[in-house]
Amino acid sequence: MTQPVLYARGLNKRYGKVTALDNCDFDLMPGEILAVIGDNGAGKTSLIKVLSGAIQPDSGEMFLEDRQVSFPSPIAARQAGVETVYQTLAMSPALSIADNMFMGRELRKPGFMGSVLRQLDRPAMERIAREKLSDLGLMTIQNINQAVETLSGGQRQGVAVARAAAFGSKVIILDEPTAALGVKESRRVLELIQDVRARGIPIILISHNMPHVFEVADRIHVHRLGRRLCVIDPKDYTMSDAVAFMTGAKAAPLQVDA
Ligand SMILES: Nc1ncnc2c1ncn2[C@@H]1O[C@H](COP(=O)(O)OP(=O)(O)OP(=O)(O)O)[C@@H](O)[C@H]1O
Repeated sequence: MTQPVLYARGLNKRYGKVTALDNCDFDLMPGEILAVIGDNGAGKTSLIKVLSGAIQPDSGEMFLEDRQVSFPSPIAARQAGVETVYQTLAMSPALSIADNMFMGRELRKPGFMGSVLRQLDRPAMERIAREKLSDLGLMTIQNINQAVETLSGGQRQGVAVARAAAFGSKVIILDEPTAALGVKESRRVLELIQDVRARGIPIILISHNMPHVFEVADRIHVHRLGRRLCVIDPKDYTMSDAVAFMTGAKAAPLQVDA
């Protein structure tokens, strides 16, 4: 049987009296786009924050490629291969595309000094950034030295996703990637997400946009009251079914493993 790439069992997280995660399980299978949906306050953000090392669970276990892991920080998660693209994108607008793609992973020229003092290897960073963008069909962006602030919202999202996909990631988490975009730009980003899946990188997609979720997701994790209520195949259910499960208006299908 195929093993999940990333999975968690019994995650709990409380903020004072509020229970954000309540014995929550999670499974991401190889090469899939798994959407996580749920009503406001259901605990989706808390779940991805735990998976990406932004917060620590009070209890529960997490496994990456079958090895138990705990991520004390987002950097630790990233080093282990779990990349997160937040809605805010965490980019430096005044810096170039190439600089943003290599932020925290700068290449330096060989030399005797400590690595931070060595000169940046700009030609190598620019060449690799160009290759990575072009790999994902993003070469409508003409100039790799263009400041990120000059890009459209969709192009910025593209650079952020390409950056996440470029450096040996095992899992990419996308937090509302189309929320701030127009119709055309959303379309391009949805195509990009599918391109990333085609490269074998599984994606966790958090989105309130049901048409987008139903268009690209292979499976949908329905989250309610801090836990996984069920996992559905979008081919077997309608968007109204999913919303009804999410809100509790309709009983979710009974599942042994969800
Ligand atoms: N830092 C915090 N301090 C206190 N309570 C919090 C904190 N973060 C989240 N919560 C609470 O935990 C619960 C789950 O929140 P979370 O943001 O994970 O849900 P969500 O499904 O992502 O919601 P939304 O769709 O509105 O973003 C909510 O009741 C929220 O108010």
